Amino acid sequence: MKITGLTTYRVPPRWMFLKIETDAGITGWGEPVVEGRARTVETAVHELSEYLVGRDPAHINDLWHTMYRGGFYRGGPILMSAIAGIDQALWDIKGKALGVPVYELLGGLVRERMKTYSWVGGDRPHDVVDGIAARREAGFDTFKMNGTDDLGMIDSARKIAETVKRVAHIRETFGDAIEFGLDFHGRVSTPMAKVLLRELEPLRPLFVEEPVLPEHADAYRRLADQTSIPIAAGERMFSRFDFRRVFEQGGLAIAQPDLSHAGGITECVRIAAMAEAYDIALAPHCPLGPVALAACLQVDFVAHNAVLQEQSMGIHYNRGGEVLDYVVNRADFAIVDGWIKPLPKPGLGVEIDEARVIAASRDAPDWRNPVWRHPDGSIAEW
Ligand SMILES: O=C(O)C(=O)C[C@@H](O)[C@H](O)CO
Ligand SMILES: [Mg+2]
Repeated sequence: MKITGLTTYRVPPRWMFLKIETDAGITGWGEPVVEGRARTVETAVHELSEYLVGRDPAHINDLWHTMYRGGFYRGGPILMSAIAGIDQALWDIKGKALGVPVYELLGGLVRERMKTYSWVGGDRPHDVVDGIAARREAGFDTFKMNGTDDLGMIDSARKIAETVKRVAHIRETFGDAIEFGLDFHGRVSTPMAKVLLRELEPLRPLFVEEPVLPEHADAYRRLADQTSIPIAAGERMFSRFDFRRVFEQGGLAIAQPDLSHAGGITECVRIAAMAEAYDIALAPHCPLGPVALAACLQVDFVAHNAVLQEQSMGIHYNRGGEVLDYVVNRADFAIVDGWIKPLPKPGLGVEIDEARVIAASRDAPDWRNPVWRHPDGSIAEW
């Protein structure tokens, strides 16, 4: 079998799908995208296609190393997201050619179902209690929200109190009937993270995500030494080499690689195994579309340390498009009481509605995250 072509489709809300075609008529789908930089990743995918067209798609490992090592420069969000989406599509082709889901090619199931969580609130966390109540109606009992609004490097007791009060209200309302992670989203400096973790400790969040910017990952160890709240991160780490540095310095309790940013299934399976060796749980990051989610689930069902899966149904970013808008097999993605079953179909297990994708790509968005500024006019972390 030979790869004959790669086609990219940028679609609402902010995703990109990749179709890899072969001379055997088997097509594989991937989701290479960095949110807000879809066009950049699109260019990278088509540059990398020079290594792929004419090659046998079954040679995933050699193609992965050729894409990663062949161009001298490596790593980072753009190249690793391009490789990720291509890798997903290659695994999709291999599974379809052999008539089995990818998890069978990776040694088979380690669990019968996977726990998922639902986002509530928005960029600036608000109405989180109403959001939780609404999503509990859908059967979820585990949630994630932004932990803070924008925050200064050294901010006021009042701003800290706002966060603590919001989280306390959640616990007062729902008690221990629910769990929730707080995503600090890199908005919080190390000094403020120390203050917030101390104040939030009694409210027992399930985890705090990106407590500081990934550039300050060396602080995770110090922060973990002062709190029992599990620290989670990984959406802005792009290879096993990025994760190794963080694993070795300590402090991380939950690794959150993104299957569309960290080199795809081939790389994230390696990251999962590395994490397990450090007694670190796996909770793949996935605020994206159905192909990314399917790729996450293929890893979740073969990784012993997978504990929680993000999915973007109802997330505040999904304006103009939802996770299941582009799939034919919606029922396979059924989430019952927060749990999802393995995707049984060959390959990634997602059947893409190509006509819908093509139609949606004609009005391709150019989503950008907002640029926030502090009251003094300086740039604030979004
Ligand atoms: O889902 C998460 O945990 C996020 O932090 C969302 C963030 O990754 C946005 O997708 C960036 O545009
Ligand atoms: Mg996050």
